[in-house]
Amino acid sequence: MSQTHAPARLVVRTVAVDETEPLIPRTDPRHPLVWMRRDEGIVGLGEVLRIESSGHSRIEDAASAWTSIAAAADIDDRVGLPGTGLVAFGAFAFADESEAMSVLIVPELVIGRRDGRAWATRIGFETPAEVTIPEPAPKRQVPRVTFEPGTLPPEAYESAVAEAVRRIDAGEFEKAVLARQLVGTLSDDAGLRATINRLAEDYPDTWVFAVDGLIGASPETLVRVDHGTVSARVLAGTAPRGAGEASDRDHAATLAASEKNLAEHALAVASAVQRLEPHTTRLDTSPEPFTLQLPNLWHLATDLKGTLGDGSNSLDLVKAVHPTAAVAGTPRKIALRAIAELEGFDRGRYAGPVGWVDGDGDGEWAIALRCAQVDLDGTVTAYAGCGIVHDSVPADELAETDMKFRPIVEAFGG
Ligand SMILES: C=C(O[C@@H]1C=C(C(=O)O)C=C[C@H]1O)C(=O)O
Repeated sequence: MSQTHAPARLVVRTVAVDETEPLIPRTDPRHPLVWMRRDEGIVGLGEVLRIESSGHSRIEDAASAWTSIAAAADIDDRVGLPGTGLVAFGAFAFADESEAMSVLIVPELVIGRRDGRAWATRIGFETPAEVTIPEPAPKRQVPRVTFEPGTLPPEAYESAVAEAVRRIDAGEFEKAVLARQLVGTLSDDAGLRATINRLAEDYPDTWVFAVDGLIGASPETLVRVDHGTVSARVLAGTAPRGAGEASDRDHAATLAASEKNLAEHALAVASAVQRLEPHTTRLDTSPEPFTLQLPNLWHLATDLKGTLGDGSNSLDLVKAVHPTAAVAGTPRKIALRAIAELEGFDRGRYAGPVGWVDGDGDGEWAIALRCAQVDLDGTVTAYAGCGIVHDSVPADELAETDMKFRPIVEAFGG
């Protein structure tokens, strides 16, 4: 693990301001830091501190570095809402073996809005000067990125799904999530703001995020911690939207009654409950999976809500639950081995935790889905995957990845 600065004492000042709307057009077009849902959230500008970690202990290492930085910080927070005070944006690699760095980034300026209130937070090594909130940039067209299949092209993806089904039928494991990539190039002059804006406009009910080039709109809450309470939303089981109202309702009803999807969903819920329960004094799950409507598809969803009993912070819980069966499989270890073997590429931060943590350890983390990693050389790698169980049909799973690619591909003009 490395840090660009010694963990000196950060000085943090949050003040209420009149207005921060619109947030996304005020971010840095090349290095945007964004966490938004339904027009609320935070964006970060500049970078005061970066904590990098990798390997098996990447989440604990980041958590312990963060705890010492937060403990030493001088924080004056006049607003006191989730996302005020000291904040780091974070993105973690999916796999222990990944080449991708995991990061926590502390911006120089955070601006946000929530519950009708707006604020600005200055973070530095000295008492900060007055805050100046950048003006919103004029709206631009989304860039035009042409995507091509990556390492696992469509036919190879179908073969990988068929092989996973064979292994499931041979009793090796119950479920594994297999993903594929699309790769494109972003031109030099194109920034990322229009893409993020498009995601936020088209998918307002998802977590729209941008952290260190990882851009996306995830419907799946990995874990949220707020003053001793914990919540999560487990998704697994997917169906297309119908063309008309009646057919759309039919698709949702079929999904809610589908044994294949219910079985896949139950595995994901069981893994989340099993991992969170030891940290809670109480943990409730919504009684039946409900159908969650998104513009591109239907998901089966279960919400979890609980009370923390052991003082865990959001990063401790991220560590406890990642990777869930919604993005890895069951049993976890065997599924992870099958994924590495059958996908044959590094997932990077796709399907990893993405979100933010504050000075008390509270925070909001999603699973990085419906996303792409934009590298400094302009390479854009998008990812989408599906849970494979014993009755999965390769062509259907391939079609499902196309539905899941839609948000990010369209946001890049593809
Ligand atoms: C793996 C992805 O999505 C996950 C897999 C799902 C499924 O197989 O039904 C549903 C939601 C997500 O938990 C993805 O979007 O890439």
